[in-house]
Amino acid sequence: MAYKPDPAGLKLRLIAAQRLKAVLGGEHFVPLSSFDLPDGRDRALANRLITMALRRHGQIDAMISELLEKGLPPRAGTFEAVLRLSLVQLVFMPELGAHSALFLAVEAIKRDNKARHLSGLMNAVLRKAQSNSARYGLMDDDLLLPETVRDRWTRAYGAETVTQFAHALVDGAPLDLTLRDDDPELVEALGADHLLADSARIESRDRPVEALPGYDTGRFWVQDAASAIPARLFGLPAGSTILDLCAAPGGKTAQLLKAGYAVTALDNDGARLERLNTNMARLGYTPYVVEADAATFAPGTPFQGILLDAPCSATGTFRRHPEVLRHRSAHDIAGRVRLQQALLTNAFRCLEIGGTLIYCTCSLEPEEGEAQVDWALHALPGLELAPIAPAELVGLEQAVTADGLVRTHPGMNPGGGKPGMDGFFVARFRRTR
Ligand SMILES: C[S@@+](CC[C@H](N)C(=O)[O-])C[C@H]1O[C@@H](n2cnc3c(N)ncnc32)[C@H](O)[C@@H]1O
Repeated sequence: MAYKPDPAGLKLRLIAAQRLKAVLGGEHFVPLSSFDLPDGRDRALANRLITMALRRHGQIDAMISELLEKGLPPRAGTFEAVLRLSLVQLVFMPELGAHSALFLAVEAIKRDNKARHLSGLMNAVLRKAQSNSARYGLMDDDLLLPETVRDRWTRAYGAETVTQFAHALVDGAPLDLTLRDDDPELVEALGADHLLADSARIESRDRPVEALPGYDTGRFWVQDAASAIPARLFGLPAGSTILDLCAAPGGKTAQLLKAGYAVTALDNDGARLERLNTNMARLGYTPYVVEADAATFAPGTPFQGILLDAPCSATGTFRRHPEVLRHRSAHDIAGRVRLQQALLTNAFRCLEIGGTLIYCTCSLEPEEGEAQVDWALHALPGLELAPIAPAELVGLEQAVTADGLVRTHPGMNPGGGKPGMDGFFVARFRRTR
């Protein structure tokens, strides 16, 4: 029998479906790399399809419940992932062509032992979706955020701001960088805009980060404008000793080293510390690196400053990781809250009297931010708030609260440009005794 090559575009769809299936099953979304799909254009398209399917998940749920009266078939391999990718293409990426969405979906299903008996169903469902695609394209933005998340954030931020979050989910995130040096020529070569302090933003790019000018020579690192705020707030003299608890992969470590501090970078994850070491080598920085548990680490000499970028729900990163919206339960958040309290307690122990502690999380949950400040002020006598002044955050004064805390969210516009930054919380404390 003559060899029949796979139809063009099928391989990328099969790989995209496997990756989306893993994310639907609870894994963190890691974009496909050149190992997964060597062709750059295929890879870009596959990653776009997966991200769009994750961003539009709530709207696709509504389509699926209308299209499949009996719901999704159970134990059906990649059926759900292929269906979601195809619906997103049909409804939201019409430029790719409806025919290819239908044809490739059916071909992909035929190649999956667990789903091939459903190829007829896939065909029928997508044909029905095609005839409704104009209506589906106008689906309510309220469907974008899961109801529990929308309610929770409406209580914390108000309905208008939460609508901005929904738009930010669809728009995604630009690429923010922190610059190693004051380097206007590099900013221009990158096609970037200056944001706040030493942050710059690339709105759209045509190549991977590693291929951008200045990457190889360590002239910048990738860091969201919000994530770059906490490390700038120490205000200690150069040479001060700073313990960066929970340091990997090192975005904030690099900032602290840039500011001239003597930095100890600690993390309990060896693989992530490897990444930190690689990143620091590229940038030409040399922190003292420790693999240890931040809840029990006991230094010989207390530090003058401590940065606790605590593990959290990471719901503030939903523009780049839309899956966090569905993966984080109230139970998970409660677990992170307890861990953050254990880490805050030990951070206090590791801090010298008169020293500065900065606590931050990339979370939009008040339990992991504002409520932890209340907890720390009660549970750790000798810790007091060192309020952050709006003048310390030029270009983003709106993020400083009346209590001197910093709360950023995706509806804010750093430097007065287009809105969009991660949700972050920052508090600064001083140890008085
Ligand atoms: C939010 S990330 C840190 C990001 C980092 N500060 C940066 O700016 O690149 C949280 C880190 O906490 C680490 N971590 C979690 N639990 C820890 C623990 N008990 N002790 C030390 N590190 C921990 C994780 O391995 C992860 O690298």
